[in-house]
Amino acid sequence: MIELRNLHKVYNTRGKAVQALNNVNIRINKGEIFGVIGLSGAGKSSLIRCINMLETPNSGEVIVEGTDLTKLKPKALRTYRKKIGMIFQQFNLLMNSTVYDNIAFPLKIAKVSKSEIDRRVNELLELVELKDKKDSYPSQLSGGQKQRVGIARALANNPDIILSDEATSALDPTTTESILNLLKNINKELGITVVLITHEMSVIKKICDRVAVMENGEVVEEGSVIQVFAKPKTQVAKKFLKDTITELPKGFIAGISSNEKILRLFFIGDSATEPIISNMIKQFDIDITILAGNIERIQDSAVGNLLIKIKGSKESIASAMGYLEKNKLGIEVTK
Ligand SMILES: Nc1ncnc2c1ncn2[C@@H]1O[C@H](COP(=O)(O)OP(=O)(O)OP(=O)(O)O)[C@@H](O)[C@H]1O
Repeated sequence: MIELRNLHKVYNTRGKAVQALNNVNIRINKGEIFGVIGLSGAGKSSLIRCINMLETPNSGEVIVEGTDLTKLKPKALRTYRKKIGMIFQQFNLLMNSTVYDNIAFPLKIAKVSKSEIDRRVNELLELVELKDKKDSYPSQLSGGQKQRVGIARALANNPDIILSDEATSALDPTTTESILNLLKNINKELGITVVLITHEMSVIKKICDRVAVMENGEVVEEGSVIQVFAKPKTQVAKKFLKDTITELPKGFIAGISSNEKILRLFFIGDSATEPIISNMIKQFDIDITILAGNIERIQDSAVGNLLIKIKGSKESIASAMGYLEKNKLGIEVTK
């Protein structure tokens, strides 16, 4: 488990202080894929780089499997870092070394024997499906292949954790998909915890179990991916979900009369597919107009939101809303 407690990070450049992390608290469970999303400058890189202490926080604790990394001496930290592999947006490969030597590099640093290096590199080449490229140089590879080398290198020392710093941001959608599938496989098959940062909700949606949304150095929202997708609380989360959240045209609300209400309903799981709305109309003396809506499948759940206009007496509307809540639908009254 990774636990970040009261993490603060301030950069001082030319007399100007920038607060990149402001009291960040996050728990990441062993074996999960945890995503951090935020706009540019939100503090994602600073956060992920504090997990392996590439950045030293000004205060707070970085606890990995019970050890506070901020308290370790440099030598102990170097040893500990072997448990944490990292992959990068720009791959960070050694351009003058072959694929084989790039993957072997961390093993050489760790003074692993030549025969063991050979065994491990070949095993990793197989895992990332690059056996036929072992003598190629990075310049001879596609972006996706380079990232596969990056992943193999990150796995070389058998880490417990992989940190992924925008690993798919430089890749096209199809290659992104294959790299995300590879990360998911590594997580499942090898039980490796994956922490990834991204500015793309599609990445979070595809492979993450839980997500933290960052803004101005703070975690403003955190939860299971399905929860956050189904009912985002903050404006910034809603912004990332703009393709899934349907908005009303400007000025629409002004035309609503006193016996009408606009509701946004949030669905998770089976409730998305059950005939709750039609049952509600049958049971209560109300009229419903569906204004907009969206339902999609995230991992194995149906998740959606629906904007409706509900018309009736105050009492009927209240009873209908009670019925919706009883059926586990999230409700937000749109003002
Ligand atoms: N080495 C540094 N020196 C000074 N300021 C920095 C440094 N690194 C980051 N910052 C500042 O800290 C804030 C958070 O940056 P960070 O890179 O962590 O955000 P981010 O969410 O990863 O952004 P992006 O998506 O653009 O990479 C920004 O205001 C940034 O300018």
